[in-house]
Amino acid sequence: MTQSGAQGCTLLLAGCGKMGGAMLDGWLKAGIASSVAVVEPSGLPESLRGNPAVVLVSGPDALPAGFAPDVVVLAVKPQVMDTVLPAYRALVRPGTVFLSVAAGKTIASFESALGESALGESALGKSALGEGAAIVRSMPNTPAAIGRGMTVAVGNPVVTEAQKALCDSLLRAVGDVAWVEDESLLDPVTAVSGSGPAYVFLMVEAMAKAGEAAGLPAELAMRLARATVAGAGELLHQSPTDAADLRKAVTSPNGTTQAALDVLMAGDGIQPLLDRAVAAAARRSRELAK
Ligand SMILES: NC(=O)C1=CN([C@@H]2O[C@H](COP(=O)(O)OP(=O)(O)OC[C@H]3O[C@@H](n4cnc5c(N)ncnc54)[C@H](O)[C@@H]3O)[C@@H](O)[C@H]2O)C=CC1
Ligand SMILES: O=C(O)[C@@H]1CCC=N1
Repeated sequence: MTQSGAQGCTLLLAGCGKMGGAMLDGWLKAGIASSVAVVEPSGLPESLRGNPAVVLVSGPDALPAGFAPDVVVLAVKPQVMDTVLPAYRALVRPGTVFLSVAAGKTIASFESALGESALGESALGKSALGEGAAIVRSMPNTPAAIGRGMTVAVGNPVVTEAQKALCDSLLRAVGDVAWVEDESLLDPVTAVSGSGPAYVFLMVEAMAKAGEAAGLPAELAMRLARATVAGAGELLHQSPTDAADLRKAVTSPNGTTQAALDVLMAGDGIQPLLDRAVAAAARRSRELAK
């Protein structure tokens, strides 16, 4: 895990809710970012209060003197992003990259909302400002809170190699990262890995309910479902074997697993359901762009 690019960087986090908070937790656990300002109307989460590296500010116009963020992480809901962004225009400068985690919001929408800062143009001149805001659109997921996130990212042409490396090291500090060139992939990415943890948690809930229906006490059923999904996930994580072969290794010919899989895989099995679920999420991601 390479963290050197982000070690000691200054961060401004807009929105410290479930996703922004999960990433910030991960960065603080990884010892990344020397100084973090947080804009969060609900205040800092309990876990961050009293942390000397973190300061709560009322907005991007209320940063501590001399605080020039290397990275502005945009982690508010897509529905409020357009009203939130104008206040951040003054932070557009060559040294700052904007890293969005919002579902659906396109790079073009950030370019349009952030534009170029008046301060940047007068203080640095147009050529120093470059072509506008450096923007990375990314889609992480909440396992980032324990360093096991999966993020896919794409940058606009203004993003420098150093800024890409900085964002990469931040995202890598909380899990795995894949960079893509084609921004349209972010919609299906959101549908698979961004929303995906919820599908797995739903599976745990359903397995526990099925265990109860089969006669297990509720608490034991949930404990078994939770431990089984966590253990299977860890095995997938640590093993080079692909998922289908790991499945086959559990399945004794004519055994118990075979009996269950005959039900789960009857006809086209659960594939059409997942196809529809992922397509619906990708469609919603595209709608959120509007
Ligand atoms: N929750 C998840 O699993 C994932 C969420 N995302 C994205 O992360 C973003 C945030 O989502 P969640 O954390 O789930 O929602 P959330 O509602 O938990 O967090 C959003 C936070 O933004 C704060 N906020 C509202 N107005 C603000 C303003 N003007 N300035 C600063 N903060 C403000 C809210 O108080 C709230 O704490 C969304 O754009 C979502 O698409 C991306 C990947 C996964
Ligand atoms: O449900 C959502 O819209 C967000 C984006 C991916 C996960 N949560």
